[in-house]
Amino acid sequence: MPERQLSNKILEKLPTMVAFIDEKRRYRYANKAYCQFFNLKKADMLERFVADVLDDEFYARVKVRHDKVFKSGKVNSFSETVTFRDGRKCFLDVRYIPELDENNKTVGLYAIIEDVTEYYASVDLMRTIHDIIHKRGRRIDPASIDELLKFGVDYLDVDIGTASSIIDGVYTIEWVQTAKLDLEAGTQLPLDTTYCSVVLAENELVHTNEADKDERFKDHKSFQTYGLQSYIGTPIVINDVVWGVLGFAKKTTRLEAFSELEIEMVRMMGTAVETVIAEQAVRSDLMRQRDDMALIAYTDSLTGLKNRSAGMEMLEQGLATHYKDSCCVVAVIDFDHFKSINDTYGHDVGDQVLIAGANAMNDSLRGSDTVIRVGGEEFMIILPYTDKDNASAVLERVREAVEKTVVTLDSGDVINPTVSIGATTSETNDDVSSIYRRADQALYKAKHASRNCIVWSK
Ligand SMILES: Nc1nc2c(ncn2[C@@H]2O[C@H](COP(=O)(O)OP(=O)(O)OP(=O)(O)O)[C@@H](O)[C@H]2O)c(=O)[nH]1
Repeated sequence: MPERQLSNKILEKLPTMVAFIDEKRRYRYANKAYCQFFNLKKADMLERFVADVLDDEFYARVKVRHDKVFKSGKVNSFSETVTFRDGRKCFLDVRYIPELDENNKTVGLYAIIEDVTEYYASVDLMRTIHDIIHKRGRRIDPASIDELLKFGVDYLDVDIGTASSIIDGVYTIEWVQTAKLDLEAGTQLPLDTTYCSVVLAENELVHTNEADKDERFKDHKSFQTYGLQSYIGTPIVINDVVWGVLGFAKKTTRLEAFSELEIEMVRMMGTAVETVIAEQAVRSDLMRQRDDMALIAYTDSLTGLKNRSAGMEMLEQGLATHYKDSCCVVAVIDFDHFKSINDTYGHDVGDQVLIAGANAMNDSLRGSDTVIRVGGEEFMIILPYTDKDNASAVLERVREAVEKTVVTLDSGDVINPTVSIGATTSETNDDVSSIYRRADQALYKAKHASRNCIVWSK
């Protein structure tokens, strides 16, 4: 094929719009892509003035550019937005290249135009998806998955969008957006009755616009049950493991099959959902760790009871707020002759006795009362919203519970610990040290009485 013929063929096949305009501003050449874009037949363009082909408003803009190239003899590149009468908007990358004669006079220009609408649309989509997930100043929020689904349902013109987990073969709809189907988050379905099983089988994005004609879908239980004709779904993968599927479906066939752009959009959405879920998992791990650390910081490691910090904080808050207008009782408890238990049987046995005694005390309290290990063999009990009469009965139960505790050693020896208790009721303007001091003074008296008894501060 001669070169001229070949280049002509290539020009006709190019998706890029190419035209040549002479100095009288007439079309001398326009390739197929150019004619198609302006919806004109080639015969209706060639030899016609540009001014007669384009509408007035558009030509007015183009003319300025043309004049510039003809005057300067230099290339002019720019981006242009064209809005058609039907509202369709196109983004064009335009390049005007002058044709110069031997005297460097511009005798025409080549218009080389790229339709970048799809590119701009995808940039726009990326921005929208990014904005939904990373709203400025907002933490990544699982609610943004609802927003993403809603956007997807509208954009794809489908009936339903879901983000579902598939954990141990159980399919659970975690997020759902639909105005047309009766489904809500938390719904569990057999996996083989959802198109997700197709996504899982293929392990990549799948889509169909005619499920009834698609081998992968037509015999599927989901098609037989719900008759969904259009579907697009992509796996959600977290840390290399498939977590679930993001899917969109429509009962009827869509006007057109899913476009490349729509497929890419669903892929991007899948990635966005992965980000949100992964972030959420990291955050709940951190929160769990924080809770665990708080628990450790406030727990006595030997007995599992609240420790001194937790107890004093609780008492302080209680006195400052809810115990203020109602009486509470604080009791300080100390094991009797504990040194001799340690000295006789060793520290480990002493620990065993402390644990058994702590359990006995804890078990004999009401739900509202709290026992705290203040340190060593000293404990405190806070009994809120109570008076001396009621608290006396409870503390007597505590004392007896310890007295009845039996720690039997491997040697056959038996230890029966006892405790002394000093107690006091709260007074107006009490703070932690004043109330604790009174209870401690009462304990001192109990130790100097018979031990294994309760003494109240007056
Ligand atoms: N096994 C064990 N012993 C502890 C712990 N904390 C404190 N002790 C011991 O508890 C004993 C307390 O002794 P003392 O304060 O003399 O009082 P006591 O022997 O109980 O005598 P009274 O309180 O007067 O009845 C000391 O020997 C401490 O070492 C602990 O966590 N484990």
